[in-house]
Amino acid sequence: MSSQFTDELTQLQKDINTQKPADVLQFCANYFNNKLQAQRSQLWNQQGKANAAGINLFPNVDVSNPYVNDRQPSFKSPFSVNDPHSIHDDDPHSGPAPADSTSASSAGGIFKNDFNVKTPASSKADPTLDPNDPSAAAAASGSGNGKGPFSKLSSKIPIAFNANRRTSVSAEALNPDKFKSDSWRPPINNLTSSQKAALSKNLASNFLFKQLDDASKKTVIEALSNKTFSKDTEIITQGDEGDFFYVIESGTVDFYVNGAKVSSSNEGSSFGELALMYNSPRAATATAATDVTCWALDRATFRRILLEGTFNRRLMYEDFLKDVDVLKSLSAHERSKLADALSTEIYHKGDKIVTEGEQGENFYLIESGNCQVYKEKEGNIKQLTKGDYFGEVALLNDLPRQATVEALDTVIVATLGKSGFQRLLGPAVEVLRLQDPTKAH
Ligand SMILES: Nc1ncnc2c1ncn2[C@@H]1O[C@@H]2COP(=O)(O)O[C@H]2[C@H]1O
Ligand SMILES: Nc1ncnc2c1ncn2[C@@H]1O[C@@H]2COP(=O)(O)O[C@H]2[C@H]1O
Repeated sequence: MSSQFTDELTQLQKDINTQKPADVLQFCANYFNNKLQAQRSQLWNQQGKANAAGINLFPNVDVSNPYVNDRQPSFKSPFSVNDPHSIHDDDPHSGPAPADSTSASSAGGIFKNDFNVKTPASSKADPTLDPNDPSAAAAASGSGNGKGPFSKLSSKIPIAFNANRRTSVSAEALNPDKFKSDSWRPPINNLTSSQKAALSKNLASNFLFKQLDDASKKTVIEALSNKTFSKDTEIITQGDEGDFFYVIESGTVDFYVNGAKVSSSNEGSSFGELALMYNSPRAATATAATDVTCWALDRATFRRILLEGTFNRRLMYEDFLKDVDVLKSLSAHERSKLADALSTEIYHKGDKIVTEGEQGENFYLIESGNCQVYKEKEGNIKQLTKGDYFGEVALLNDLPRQATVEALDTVIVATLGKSGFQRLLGPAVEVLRLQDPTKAH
């Protein structure tokens, strides 16, 4: 038996033991499907590089500019011959199949579409399904939408897989105490004082650094090393193990998931945190879109310094956000972005958190406590509690606050400003609109 095969099974066994999925078969399908995606995506990226040198690794496929065309070749079914070079030659130029297509009769079978699944942000999410729950995808397969039993199932697989890996390791991430007794010392890179001053400024607004105390900031800055990447270099490859976390000093980095471009980042932004936080494979490929200079932080320093502060907060929010019904349509990645933008506010009994007629600046999620919603003319309307939200009506419709929300006891809310509301709630905005309490349903 090949060692790769036994390694895969051992890893799968471990993941099943820690995550105890409700639907084991679905979990296994997700597991192997994701592995395969990462491997195929890597091959496709290699082709991108080979292409620059005039070499075509897949002669049956037009690979002139894979990223601009936003497409990958469709490979044969992961459950038929597992040969990375066995590209579909039935229709190599067709690009991604529609997410709800059910071309199960072709060689790609029911999983063919999964290699073309876009990021959750761009797919229209089904708010009735929890993307973190593999069993939700399985349940959907029986929903009988007239397009065949696997249409929803196949579009959910990659989302579910990532989310599950991440929850499995958060227990480790949440336990920085175990780091404290060992002999680890952070690296010191002897930066000049002007470099340190520039870095301090560059990092000031970065979500990871801004909450560190001065001593931790100093340790991180000393540990950073400067790396330069010329245009088109792959800085991170999807599916690889995480080694460094990066902060961009100059230039632009593009991100690709399964070969499709999903976003770009510029100076002051950071990337490469997910694999280090969650001990998971790299979730995206990061490529230098211009010449790029980055500050790189090694994995050990990243985990030891940063997991003790900001990340606990992030993980705390993520745990809470997972249980908020209206956010169920967000992917794990969207939820972590949202978590980074939230801040906590505490109110006491009798405090008016928002006041009818005033201008609205924030959206609120109740972390704990109870609130009363009332209107001057109508009196009490309803009570809200943990996991409920309010303050969306003014932001969605550009109106003054339509009601007053008052704390009935000590209330802790996570707040999101107007710009974050528009930028980070993604598919949840549609759910908020549908549930607008001021509109008749
Ligand atoms: N849509 C995306 N999905 C996953 N990762 C992304 C995305 N956009 C940017 N990234 C970044 O790309 C990085 C790839 O490595 P990591 O998974 O460690 O961390 C990832 C994120 O920092
Ligand atoms: N029937 C209702 N009418 C108006 N606002 C309501 C009602 N029920 C709940 N609310 C919440 O109260 C909030 C007051 O501020 P917003 O108008 O921004 O958003 C409102 C809703 O989130």
